[in-house]
Amino acid sequence: MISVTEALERLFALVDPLDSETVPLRQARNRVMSRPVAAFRDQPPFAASAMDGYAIADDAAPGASFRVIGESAAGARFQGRVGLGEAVRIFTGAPLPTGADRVVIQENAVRDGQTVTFTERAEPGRNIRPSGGDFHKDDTHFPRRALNPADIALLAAMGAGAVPVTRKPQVALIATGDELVAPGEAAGPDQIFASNTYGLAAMFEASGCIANMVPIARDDAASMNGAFDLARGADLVVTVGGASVGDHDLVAGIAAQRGMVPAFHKVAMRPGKPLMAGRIDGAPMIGLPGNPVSAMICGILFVLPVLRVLQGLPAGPAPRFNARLATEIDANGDREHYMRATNGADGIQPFDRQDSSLLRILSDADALLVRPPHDPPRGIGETVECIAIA
Ligand SMILES: Nc1nc2c(c(=O)[nH]1)N[C@H]1C(S)=C(S)[C@@H](COP(=O)(O)OP(=O)(O)OC[C@H]3O[C@@H](n4cnc5c(N)ncnc54)[C@H](O)[C@@H]3O)O[C@H]1N2
Ligand code: MOO
Repeated sequence: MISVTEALERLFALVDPLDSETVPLRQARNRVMSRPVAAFRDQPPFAASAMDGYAIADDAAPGASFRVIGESAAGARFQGRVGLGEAVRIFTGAPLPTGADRVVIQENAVRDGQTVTFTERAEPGRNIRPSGGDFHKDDTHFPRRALNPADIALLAAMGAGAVPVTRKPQVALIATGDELVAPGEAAGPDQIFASNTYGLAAMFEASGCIANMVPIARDDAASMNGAFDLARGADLVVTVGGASVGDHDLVAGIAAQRGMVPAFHKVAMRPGKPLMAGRIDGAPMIGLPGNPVSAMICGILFVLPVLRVLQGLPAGPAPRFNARLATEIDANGDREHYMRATNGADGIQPFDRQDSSLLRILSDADALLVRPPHDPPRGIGETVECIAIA
């Protein structure tokens, strides 16, 4: 059995970034930029007032009176020049008039007709946003993450009406098993509701992909081949279940008959041991184990990093953080163990029950405590590595 790190490396070797497309800015949230975008102009494009008040050209000595010669509003600048002893009424965001070098806020001004006096001095530059103070023309933006609302605001400020992004990965999801019935449908006595593909589709869509759940494949060759046929054209094929060694675990065999080039089968981890991967029908394929928690954890640890690479982001494992143990834990066995846990004020607390069928415990968890193979017993307060999963 290979390690989790080795499995991830082999997966990354199966995938290349997808091609690029241009989308309107309004559709760019959560997308990944495929190349930098340059600012169309400086921001602000002119020196601007940061406050509502008066723009002046010299010291606002308390008691000295200034003659108000005009107004500069956002979108409509004062056209003249401000000289000594003169003031221009100005508003936040308005262009600073020629000649002015400071703005006194109106709370420090006393207006009387066309005359204004000030109650506090203002040094040069006060309350002025310099031209290009946010960014300059031709400065670029190219974050290596899915675009967040702040990125969208910045791109808008730069003048980008459209954004070059990597095409959304299309993921085909194949659930396998005679026992499965879709939630909402009538279930027979020996059936269970399919959950894995629903959770995984939500996970993949949250990370910027299009998930296509093909009809559930039954545990026979014809049905599975039909599902693989429907998955053709996807950028990634993900199967769930049928990955283990039982008589009804057919995925590896059918995939092999279809000419899958295998990358690995079985990883030294818990849960998730029967994980498999390769290339099939021209696309990378990941075969997830059927136990619901195994499928979801393998989705986090393996599929999400692959989806990042497809979107043009750097290859790397799920990020980890350090936490202190809130409880004692026993020695680990020879497989890397990903334990459902909660991370609270007292530290990280794994759940007592870790069976890979228990979805409620996955839902209650906000972290995975990562136990390396052969990790010795650990005590309260020791530092351990974790992965956030909320
Ligand atoms: N003799 C052995 N038995 C098992 C081994 C082993 O090494 N030797 N590995 C165990 C481990 S670990 C796992 S994980 C499971 C994985 O098996 P499969 O990938 O073949 O999954 P299935 O047998 O099809 O299903 C397992 C379990 O999960 C339920 N399931 C499957 N698909 C879904 C779905 N889409 N939604 C909800 N639940 C699903 C299925 O009903 C089973 O209960 O094998 C162990 N066995
Ligand atoms: O992958 Mo199995 O998960 O250890 O239940």
